[in-house]
Amino acid sequence: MSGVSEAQDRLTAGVVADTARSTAVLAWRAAPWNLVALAALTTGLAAVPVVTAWLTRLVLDRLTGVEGAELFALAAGLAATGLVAAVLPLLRQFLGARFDRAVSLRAVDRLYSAVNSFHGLARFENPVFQDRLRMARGAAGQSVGRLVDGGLRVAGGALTAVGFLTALYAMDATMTLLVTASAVPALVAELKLSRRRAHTEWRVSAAQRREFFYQMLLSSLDAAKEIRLFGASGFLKERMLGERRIVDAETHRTDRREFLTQSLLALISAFVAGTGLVWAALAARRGQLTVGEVSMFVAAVGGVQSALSGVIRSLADGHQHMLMMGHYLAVVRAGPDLEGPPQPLRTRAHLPALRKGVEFRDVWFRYAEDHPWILRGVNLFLPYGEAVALVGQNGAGKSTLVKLLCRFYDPTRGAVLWDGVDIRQVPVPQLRRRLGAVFQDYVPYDLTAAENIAIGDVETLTAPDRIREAARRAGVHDMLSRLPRGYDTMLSRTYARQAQHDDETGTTLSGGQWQRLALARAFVRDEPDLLVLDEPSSGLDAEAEHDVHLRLRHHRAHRTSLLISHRLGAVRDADRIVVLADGRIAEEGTHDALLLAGGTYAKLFTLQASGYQEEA
Ligand SMILES: Nc1ncnc2c1ncn2[C@@H]1O[C@H](COP(=O)(O)OP(=O)(O)OP(=O)(O)O)[C@@H](O)[C@H]1O
Repeated sequence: MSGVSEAQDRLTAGVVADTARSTAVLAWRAAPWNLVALAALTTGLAAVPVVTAWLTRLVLDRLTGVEGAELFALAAGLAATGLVAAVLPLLRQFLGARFDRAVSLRAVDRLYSAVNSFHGLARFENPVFQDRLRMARGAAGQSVGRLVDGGLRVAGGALTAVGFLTALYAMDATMTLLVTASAVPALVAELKLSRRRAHTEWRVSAAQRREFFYQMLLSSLDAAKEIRLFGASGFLKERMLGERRIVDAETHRTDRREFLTQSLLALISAFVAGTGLVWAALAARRGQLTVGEVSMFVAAVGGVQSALSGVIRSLADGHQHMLMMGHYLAVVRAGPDLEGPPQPLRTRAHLPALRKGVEFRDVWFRYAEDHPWILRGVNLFLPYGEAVALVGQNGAGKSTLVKLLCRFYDPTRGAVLWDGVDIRQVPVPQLRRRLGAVFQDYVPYDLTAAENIAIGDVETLTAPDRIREAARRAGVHDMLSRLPRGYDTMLSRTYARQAQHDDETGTTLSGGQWQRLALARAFVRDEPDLLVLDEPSSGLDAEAEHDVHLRLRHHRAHRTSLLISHRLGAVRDADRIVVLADGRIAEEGTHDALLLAGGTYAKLFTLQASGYQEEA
């Protein structure tokens, strides 16, 4: 979990500089010309209020006693500034939205490239990482754009404020100081508030994630049957609302503090503006200020305050988005989650085809340091060209062994060797190219039937013959051909293809049919060196199971394979049967040899066989 779980809730100067630099680079790469245009527009917009106030002052002071032509030129200039002021914000909004889309697309691309580069499962099982990922998704969606926009607004606001303050200073230095000083507490308070907002986000994220989980459960098709039948919907809804109440209470506390602080700040601002107005009116009466200067003064006080409060808001907003970006950067910079090959072996870009076999050498494994050992010194050899079956009680660690073989995790101790080479020394995608697998918890994708099979090897998306061949081997071709749109039928009742008409919302398959589809997904791969089958027939009826095992036997013949099954009748033909118990290999041999030995396998087999006989 390197680089993923460290605290991300403090912004030091170094963190701010690093985040700002990374965001600027991302924005520049995503939309350079758009960025330049936005910067130019922001500068123009910053100048507009100062120019307007200045021209208004000149027009008012020249209403009498100057040439009509000069007054006309000034008034026309003022009108033109009004036109610019009307159009520029709209143009900025339009370009800003385009810019946001471009940077967000790039940020999302980078984020999911990083996520896709995590080869193992441990990070996905870690709740802290899940929360961080959710924040990172939010950051990619809006924080990058908002940070750039905020940065430009800060620069623009500062420009406006400096322009007005210069004009104000020319009239009265004390007022200039007072107006500037009134902005300092607001700045500090807003920054504190934004930090608190970001903390709140982070603190409630676990509850939000749980709320989301209950929401999904309550509306998911998969869970709808059980929840309705067991009458569990009220219970789940209460749980969901409970999580929502936790989030609401926390958010309310932050909102209340925000309300109190901001009300106080608004009062301070209004007080400063009011005092200034009274002073200007009295000074004009004494003849110290002209009408034009009073108007300039009023505009400057209002202009500085609104520019500085804009700057403060942008800084505060930026502070929050910086913290969000911290999560984004933590994910995209997290680096590999599995140990990589040592430097000299990095050149081993291609894992050679299996020739001798795969060996588990004294493999120990537990899912985390505070979890119990699942495997305790497993020594197992899967010889090339042989079919090995792995059996054992629920929770014995069979699927765990398979997960180590596929490198979803690395052994805590010991090694898995591919023709004698530690699989940690090989790039993970190379290893996985050589594996074919059907998992116990295979995924029914809301895609078309053809796509559901092609997921096994996405290159076959454009090779329908290979998809059909795989379906034939899995015994599902006839059924798929009979679907309303054949292989192009959406296998989903929830998501319809947009190209399809509303009345063709797709169809869904039975559990056993899905299982055959999962089998076809494994078969679509070109000749995997090692076929891993974790309970490939558990959802099938007896006849279908028999049929699937015949097909598997045919497919596995002369190939290296590892089959996990609780149906001992299905594994009896394996070249070798291995019994896993208490995290170790307890027995190993052919079906006949194990029966003769009279151990665990013999006991289990006899038990299952007698069950069938009684049924018969
Ligand atoms: N991701 C995980 N995190 C923590 N513990 C896990 C995880 N996956 C499995 N376990 C634990 O590891 C043990 C072995 O699980 P595994 O799925 O490997 O057993 P199995 O032999 O395949 O069982 P079954 O026959 O029921 O499929 C179980 O006690 C399980 O609770």
